[in-house]
Amino acid sequence: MTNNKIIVPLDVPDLQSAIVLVEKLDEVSFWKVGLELFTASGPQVLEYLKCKEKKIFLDLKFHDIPNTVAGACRSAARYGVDLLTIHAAAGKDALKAAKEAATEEANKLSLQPPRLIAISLLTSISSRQLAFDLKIPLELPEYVLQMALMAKEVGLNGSVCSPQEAFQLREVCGDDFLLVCPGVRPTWADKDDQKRTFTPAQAIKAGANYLVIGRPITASTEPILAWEKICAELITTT
Ligand SMILES: O=C(O)c1cc(=O)[nH]c(=O)n1[C@@H]1O[C@H](COP(=O)(O)O)[C@@H](O)[C@H]1O
Repeated sequence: MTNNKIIVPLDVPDLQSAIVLVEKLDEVSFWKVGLELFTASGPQVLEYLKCKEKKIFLDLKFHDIPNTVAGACRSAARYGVDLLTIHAAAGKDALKAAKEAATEEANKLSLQPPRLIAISLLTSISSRQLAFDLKIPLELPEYVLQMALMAKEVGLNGSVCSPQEAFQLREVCGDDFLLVCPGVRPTWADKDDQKRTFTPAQAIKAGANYLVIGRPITASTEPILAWEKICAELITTT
């Protein structure tokens, strides 16, 4: 069963484990490479996924000064990945510099520029943590909206948000703004460290373009079955 709206993260410790998962879940067309695997394998995993004709979300969550994130985005653009992340909290100048650098480098190499999306607020953060740990004096939905609007203003392609904020962001930011939602949990799955969750069907109904779903599939004893169950739920409920 296929579903091109689900991105599965390769949150595994090495290239060999990634290969095992990709071979097992043959139906998955969009994979995410994050900090754990990229730190271990470097670009080798990207080459492997390209050979398999998979789409790639390179989730390195850049968060640094403008000059540094620009350099990182220039390097990432050379891999010809589909999606790339930066933290909105790096600020407007950093987002702008990142976008310009990624686009310029990809154009120079005649590659499609990666769609650069800003993390609004990690889905592992609750309203309480936002207020008491991060000391942000805004309601959580308002903070997420402001981060997304800042990303949109400087020309980023979209935002990573929890599905709980997707409806509001879709209304305000418009149909062209990409909404990528982790924090997605079927009713039968554990929430793990995710704080702001919706089910896959709720997330799609709220306006998400892509759902990032990891452990409910990858940590399952039957990953193929879990994948198929989620795909079937989406077909029957959306
Ligand atoms: O950028 C992300 O993909 C991301 C942002 C965010 O706010 N929350 C979040 O969980 N993620 C990623 O989405 C994936 C979620 O995995 P599971 O919680 O296993 O479904 C992980 O790879 C996280 O790194």
